[in-house]
Amino acid sequence: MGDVSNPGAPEGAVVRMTGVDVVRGQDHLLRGVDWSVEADHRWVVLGPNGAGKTTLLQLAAALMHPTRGEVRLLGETLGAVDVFELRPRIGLTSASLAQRISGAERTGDVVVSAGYAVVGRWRERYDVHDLTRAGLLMQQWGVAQYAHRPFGTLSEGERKRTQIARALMPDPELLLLDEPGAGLDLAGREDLVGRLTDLAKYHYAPAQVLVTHHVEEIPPGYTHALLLRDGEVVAAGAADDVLTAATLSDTFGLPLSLARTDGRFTARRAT
Ligand SMILES: Nc1ncnc2c1ncn2[C@@H]1O[C@H](COP(=O)(O)OP(=O)(O)OP(=O)(O)O)[C@@H](O)[C@H]1O
Repeated sequence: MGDVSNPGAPEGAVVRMTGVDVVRGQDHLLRGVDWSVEADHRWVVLGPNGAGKTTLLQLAAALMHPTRGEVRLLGETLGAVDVFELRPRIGLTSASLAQRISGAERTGDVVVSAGYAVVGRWRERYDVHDLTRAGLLMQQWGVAQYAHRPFGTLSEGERKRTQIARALMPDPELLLLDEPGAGLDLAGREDLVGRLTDLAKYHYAPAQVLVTHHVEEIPPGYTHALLLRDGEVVAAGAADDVLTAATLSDTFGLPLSLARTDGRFTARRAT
């Protein structure tokens, strides 16, 4: 059933993982993962280093296949679909993608070239619609003034916002953000959380999945949370149910206290 509260939402889950294992050698990177993301969901995925968060996102981005189990993305089953047709429907930001962007690339070209699934604009021509959309996205993400600057001259926060504008360029049905707050100073983090909060509220925005280590980076309005530890799901479901001191302590392996003010979380070691 489509969500009646979101008439733009497609029928069915955007992501559906059933009994998913990812195994490399003797190591289980993910084990027995069941997860379902609907079009109007905004998920945060939390877990310590090495928990399997990036692996989970790589499956959701159609960049990896499961060893066992089933992954359905946008109504298609991985293994039975041409991933090159699926990937343009999914926006992804990650440190490894950012490393592939040349520092010499014009920031405006970094954004507009996403519509053509390339990094950089060489050999490509763009139509007025694409250039207009890229300009609007760059305004929304506060990087329009850097359109002519080389990407490598931007600050970390400006680069992060440029990557999100790029990920949104093809109007994806699913937006995956792998640690967008990493490396940002306090002002940069707060700016990013504010913009992600606005995006989360936007009725026609894609389904969103945000990976982070820090509860402070969860935008208010995120609806669901998945906690991972050692490749296994500790808890998954409505954010209000899942984000508790007990589940976070279990996930991170130390006693934590959790506070929530105006929709924002803070966590610290319990005394
Ligand atoms: N090809 C591989 N072969 C064996 N182990 C791997 C491989 N790729 C990743 N791993 C391991 O899988 C585990 C999960 O990695 P992953 O990057 O998904 O974790 P993560 O939760 O994103 O970690 P971080 O928070 O540090 O980014 C890690 O222990 C990593 O070393």
